Amino acid sequence: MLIWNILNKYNFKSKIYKDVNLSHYTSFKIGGKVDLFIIPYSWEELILILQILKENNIPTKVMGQGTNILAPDEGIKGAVIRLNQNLGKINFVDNSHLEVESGCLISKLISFMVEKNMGGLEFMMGIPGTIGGAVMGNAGAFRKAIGDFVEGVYVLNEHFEEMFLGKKELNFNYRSSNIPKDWIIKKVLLRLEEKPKEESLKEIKFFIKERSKKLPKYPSAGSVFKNPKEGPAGYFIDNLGFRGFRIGDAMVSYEHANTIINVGRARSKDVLEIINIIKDKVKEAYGIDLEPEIIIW
Ligand SMILES: NC(=O)C1=CN([C@@H]2O[C@H](COP(=O)(O)OP(=O)(O)OC[C@H]3O[C@@H](n4cnc5c(N)ncnc54)[C@H](OP(=O)(O)O)[C@@H]3O)[C@@H](O)[C@H]2O)C=CC1
Ligand SMILES: C=C(O[C@H]1[C@H](O)[C@@H](CO)O[C@H](OP(=O)(O)OP(=O)(O)OC[C@H]2O[C@@H](n3ccc(=O)[nH]c3=O)[C@H](O)[C@@H]2O)[C@@H]1NC(C)=O)C(=O)O
Repeated sequence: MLIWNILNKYNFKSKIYKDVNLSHYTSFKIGGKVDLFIIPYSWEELILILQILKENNIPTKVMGQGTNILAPDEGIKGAVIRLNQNLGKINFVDNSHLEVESGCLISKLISFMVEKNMGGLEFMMGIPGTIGGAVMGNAGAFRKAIGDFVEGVYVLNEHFEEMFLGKKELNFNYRSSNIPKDWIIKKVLLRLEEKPKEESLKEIKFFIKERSKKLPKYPSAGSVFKNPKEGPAGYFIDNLGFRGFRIGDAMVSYEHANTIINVGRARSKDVLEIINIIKDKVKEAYGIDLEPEIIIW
């Protein structure tokens, strides 16, 4: 592979692997091989790697913790870049502001916030994934969303130049942001509140308890569909008797009808088939067009 030789000439500290099974890096445990799997060591190296990939016409995708992705069984041509804790530093700005690099896990961010006697993100405790993935899709729970706390976002645009998007340029809606899909979130400026540690810990305990009631015991990617304006997707899917509906090793969870689980060696094809059947049946019964919340690669 020519590109492999080219990248290796640079002696990057970033990890560059060949033919990696995406099933090892997605919470669904689904996905075939990608030609190149890259874990950047620093932003400087990431930008250089992105430039090299672009010059060589290598299609490139970005992921965080892989908790919201359905990757294809046949794999992906090109490169997947995984942003992890190497690019996940947290910078304390003042008593109510934190600057967080996109590879930071939500759990780590919440621990840091609590230690600094700050609060606001308690509702996100237990949500897997990175802050980058969360901001891109305006992740949320319990009627709150991360976008409510974002003061600004530092991004790399399509030319890999750094830009700052302030509150006025940002637009967060239910499970969506207006950050272009081909941009990379580098860093997020969050506005939090001053809050005693004990108060945050009490709230966190509550949210963990609530979440655990519906947590599937098998690999999944959380909610499969966005909630339509008519009500929770899970309610409509459940009403049609889909709990336990199975194709291959993909199955609608008994715990929550808007979650599909991998009970063994499920394929992306099986999950997509269930998604399409549910979409058709919900449309037929209720006239509602369900839209996937998971990102289908
Ligand atoms: N509420 C819940 O219980 C759950 C919520 N989620 C949410 O989904 C989020 C997924 O996070 P994570 O697992 O890290 O993400 P993923 O690795 O699942 O990536 C999902 C998509 O986010 C985009 N993305 C991720 N990181 C970046 C970045 N730094 N810059 C630009 N785009 C990025 C990519 O979109 P593209 O391919 O379009 O470029 C990617 O395909 C979590 O933060 C979580 O909040 C997930 C599961 C359950
Ligand atoms: C899991 C995710 O996020 C979740 C988040 O954890 C929870 C907690 O607040 O709220 C959303 O789920 P949700 O709307 O299904 O919330 P739930 O409280 O579980 O369900 C809402 C209602 O749907 C009904 N319901 C749900 C599931 C089911 O099988 N049957 C059913 O009838 C119940 O009446 C329930 O009261 C997010 N999902 C979306 C698509 O917005 C995710 O994004 O991956």
